[in-house]
Amino acid sequence: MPIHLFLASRSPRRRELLRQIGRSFDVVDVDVPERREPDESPEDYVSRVAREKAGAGLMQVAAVHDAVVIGADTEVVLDDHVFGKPADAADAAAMLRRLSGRRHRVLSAVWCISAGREEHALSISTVEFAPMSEADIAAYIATGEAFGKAGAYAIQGHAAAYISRLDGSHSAVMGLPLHETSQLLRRFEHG
Ligand SMILES: Cc1cn([C@H]2C[C@H](O)[C@@H](COP(=O)(O)OP(=O)(O)OP(=O)(O)O)O2)c(=O)[nH]c1=O
Repeated sequence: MPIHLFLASRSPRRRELLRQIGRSFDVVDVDVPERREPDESPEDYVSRVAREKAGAGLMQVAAVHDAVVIGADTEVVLDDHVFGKPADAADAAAMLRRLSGRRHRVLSAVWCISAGREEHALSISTVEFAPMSEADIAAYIATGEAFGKAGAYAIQGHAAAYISRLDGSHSAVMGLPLHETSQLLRRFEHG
């Protein structure tokens, strides 16, 4: 079945990633509040937000009969603390100090939603950071790369210098688990 694919995202990384696997798509702009409920697990939280993004996107393209909308969310999790995008430089530095010299998890959820169907997946990766000195953290923040990124770092950028190990999916850490996304879309295309 042919589908008309939409990506409900403001993230340039997600566009780049979806293009990487040869998908053509249109972008819909969504603004979903990202607030974890008091008793919500990090896994439920990231999945709920991704679903809300896809759902909000679908509302905008409801007139397109074969529309399938992708929504995704990525969060960095350390000791059950969820690190979203830093509010400012001080927040970014605080996140990086906590990630320094430790392993954390990156949860990346993707939902694909059409008028009659919903499919979803959750990718969990473990990322190990080498120790970062105060000077390293200051220099990293000065690159500007920390802003707009969950956990205040970008695996696809300068932060790669500090990532000593990745168990999981590089694309998922960057914002969209490409293998899982591709599998989900095939389900829409093949019935
Ligand atoms: C950990 C990590 C995150 N990120 C980015 C991916 C996401 O854009 C961002 C996580 O924030 P999200 O809230 O998942 O996404 P977003 O607000 O940027 O975009 P959307 O409109 O789709 O809601 O962090 C990287 O680019 N590299 C990394 O290594």
